[in-house]
Amino acid sequence: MRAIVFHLPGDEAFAERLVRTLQAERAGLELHRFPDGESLVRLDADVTGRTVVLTCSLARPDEKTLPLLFAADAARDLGAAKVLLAAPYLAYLRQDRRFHAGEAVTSRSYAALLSTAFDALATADPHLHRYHALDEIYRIPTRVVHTAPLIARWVAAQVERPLLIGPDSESEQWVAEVAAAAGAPWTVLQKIRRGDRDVEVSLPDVSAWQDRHPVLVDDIVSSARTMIQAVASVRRVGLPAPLCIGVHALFAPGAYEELLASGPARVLTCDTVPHASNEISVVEPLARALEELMEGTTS
Ligand SMILES: O=P(O)(O)OC[C@H]1O[C@@H](O)[C@H](O)[C@@H]1O
Repeated sequence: MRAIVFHLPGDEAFAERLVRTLQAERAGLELHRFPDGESLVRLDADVTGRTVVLTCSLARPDEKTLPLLFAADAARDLGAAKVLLAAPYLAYLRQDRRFHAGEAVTSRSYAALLSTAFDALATADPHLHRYHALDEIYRIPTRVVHTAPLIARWVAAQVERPLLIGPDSESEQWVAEVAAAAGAPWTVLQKIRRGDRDVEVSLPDVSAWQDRHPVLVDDIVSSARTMIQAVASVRRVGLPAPLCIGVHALFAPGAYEELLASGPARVLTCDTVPHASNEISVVEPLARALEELMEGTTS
């Protein structure tokens, strides 16, 4: 029997493409907010004995997570055989340790919450910094889509003589992989973060690459401070205006406009978070990841 896909508000376009790729059935999930702020969730299809896929990009997770958990619980309660989560962007991975006394390690708490509600999870490039794999915190089967080959294909087709640049040492894992797949050189900037929106970066010697087109690659663009500083630092050493590629277009209010105003040649992202800059799609590999999970989790 075909899987049945529900999505949260805002994820219509992604859900539509996912349904087509999976050849699944699409059904409506009604979400109503009561005047007191509570949510009513209603699944608009018979899920008895079916594999249910809930798709939700988890940017702005605090407003989405409770309705998502309610929907998963309702599906189970209504007799779904399995309930899978397709979260092209997975939230709460950056707080991967207690940076200051008394802080919650929200990556762990969030993983525990989702692990109780879903049978399996598929996502794209989770922000794994101090963790090496999702199964260090998730207790359900997970599949991860790597966007590096998709980005590399785009860069190889669209940019002549690219030089891949990561804005900080954390980004090395993506940049090195994209560069290897695109057959291009790469380097990373040194970054010092003093606060949420206070970031300083500096570029190592790039004199050997003055004839190349710089392409900045990072996983998350949130306040865009990191990207903006990286654009400035690339321009300072006399390289042409860089192309900025982010995987997850989180973009805090005003951040996209500020990044565009900082003088990049272009800004583009993957479609893991719906945004005007989406250009590279993860739908195909995410659908394949879900199929693997369905084979592994359905009886
Ligand atoms: O500078 P903003 O856009 O706020 O944050 C994004 C950066 O913060 C890091 O965790 C990400 O990997 C990225 O480098």
